Parts: sequence; C-alpha cells; structure tokens
Amino acid sequence: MKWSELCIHTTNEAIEPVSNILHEAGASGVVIEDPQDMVKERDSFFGEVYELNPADYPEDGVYVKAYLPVNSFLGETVDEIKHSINNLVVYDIDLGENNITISEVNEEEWATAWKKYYKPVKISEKITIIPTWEEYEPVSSDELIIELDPGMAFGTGTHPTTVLSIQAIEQYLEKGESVIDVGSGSGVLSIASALLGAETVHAYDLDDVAVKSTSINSKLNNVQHIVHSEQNDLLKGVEMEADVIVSNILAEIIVQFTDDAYRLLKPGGMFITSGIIQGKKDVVKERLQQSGFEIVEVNQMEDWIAIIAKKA
Ligand SMILES: C[S@@+](CC[C@H](N)C(=O)[O-])C[C@H]1O[C@@H](n2cnc3c(N)ncnc32)[C@H](O)[C@@H]1O
Repeated sequence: MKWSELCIHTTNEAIEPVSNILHEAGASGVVIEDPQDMVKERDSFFGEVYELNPADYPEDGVYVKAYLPVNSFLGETVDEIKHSINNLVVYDIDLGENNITISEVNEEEWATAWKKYYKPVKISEKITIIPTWEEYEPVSSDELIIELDPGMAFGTGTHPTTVLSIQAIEQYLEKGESVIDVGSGSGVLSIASALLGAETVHAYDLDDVAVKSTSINSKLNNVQHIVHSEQNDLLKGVEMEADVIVSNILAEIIVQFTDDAYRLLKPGGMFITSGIIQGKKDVVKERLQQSGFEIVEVNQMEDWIAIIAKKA
C-alpha cells in the first residue's frame, strides 16, 4: 500500500493540537521532529541509542509528520487538515511557518519511519514507558513499566506535558486515593496513577477513540479494574469526589473547568494541570486562584508549564 507523508512545519506550542487534528483525520502514527531532541542527553541505559540525522530537522520550530493511506479521499482529507490547522489561530496558538508538504512513501518505509522514534523512556523516578513492540527488562525492582501503543490515540507518553504530569502524580498521589483524569488520550496518566497506588481512576475524554484507547491500554497494563474510561466533556455533569484531578490539556481549556475541579476535589485535594505553554502560565494561575485554589508548585520543561494547585 502507498502512504502519503504529510509534513507540517509549525511551532512547539502547536504540536499537541496539530497532532490531535492529524489523529482525528485518521493518521496512523504521528512523528515529531524537534531540533531539541538532538541536544537532549540520551542514556544508553534505556536501550539502544538511535542515530538522529540533523538533515531531518528544521532550524526553527518543529516538523509534525503524519502518514495517511493514498486513496481517493486523500485530497479532501488534506484540505480538511489544513483548514482545521489554520483555525487554531482562533485559540491564539502560534502556528509559525505553517508550511505543509506532502510526499509519498511505501509501506515498509512507513512502518519503520515512525516506530524507530519510540524507545523505552524513563519518565520519572519510578516510571518507564515502553512501546508495545519493545522487549524491556526493568533495571530495578521498584521500577514501574507502562506499555503503550503510540499509534492508537494522542500521546506517546514522552511529551514534556505528559512527563510533567506523571512526575507530579508521583509526587502528590498517596496510595489508596481516588483520581480523575480529564482528557485521558492514550490513558497514560490514568495508568500511571493506578500503578502508583490509586484505588480508583475515572478517565474522561471527549474523543471516543481516546476513550477506547484508555480502556485498551489499561487492559494491556493490567489496571482495568482500577481505571474506568468514559466519554465526557471536561467535568460537566460529574458528581464524584476525588483526591487528585489531573489534566494535560491546553491552557485555554483548563481555564474553563477550574470551578468544576474545585467543586469535585476533597478538602486538601490536588489539581495537577499541564499542557500550558509558557506565555499562558499567569492566566491559568490567576484563574486557579479565582476558583479558590492555592498554587503549590509551578514546574517547567522546555516551553511547557505544569501548575499544581491545592484545595485549601
Ligand atoms: C494533550 S492530550 C493529553 C493526553 C494524555 N492525558 C497525556 O497526557 O498524554 C489532551 C486530550 O484531551 C482531550 N480533550 C480535549 N477537549 C476535551 C474536552 N472538552 N473534554 C474531554 N477531553 C477533551 C483530547 O481528546 C485529548 O485526548
């Protein structure tokens, strides 16, 4: 089968919404080529260190690449993708160059093109994420392994926004507590919460592909008895209380449900928010404070911010 490679030259800020649009358009596997990846330290401890070719990377911004089967709908799908990406400016998202190029690749190239980017990655003190096709031997006995198939729904688990969320869950979640995950995507944060000792996790996503992925990935990681995945718009209509609410979503969306998060958290409960681009940190902080939260910690990785807030 022939595949088309769509390459979008965009900004770090736009990676998540653009990847989401590509997944929704049916792309199988999204690859991000960020020049920052070439300067990151790579620990050979976690498996084979792969070679990165500077010619594959832009000088500024990032390339987001997706693969679509070549069929008679391709032209329309590409037009829809372009239209949805251009629409992101309405949400004040900087699209940078916003150049889209299309090229053809064959099946074999495609299969290896995106899989080679996913290797076991140590995310936090305890958690390592491995792609489903990798063999991996835990390095220590208290290491927790999350197996993910990144091709299925948003989130390879290794994006800075996800890493910041998992690190905060590891720091603030106590064994036996209840968690709500808003915008669960692949389910990675729900699975991490379960492995770190949550008694129950309620995972919500608007996208039914994400709802299914959270269920499938929870089974794959043997936490299906803890993680309950449902379709829901943010926390609308949700009534159950929680000790921890975690959400890795854009700043523009977080500010829409801080009141609901405050309502559902138990006194002393923690709200872990991530997916906030640096420039929007203060807007989210102010909104959290208006809802009654005390800001406990603000963490940064690359251009991304996570804010941890407490219900007094
Ligand atoms: C950035 S992804 C995060 C995925 C995963 N939690 C992670 O950390 O890798 C955001 C997710 O939020 C979901 N989402 C967006 N708007 C939503 C809404 N109004 N209600 C529920 N989920 C929503 C998207 O479908 C997507 O799966």
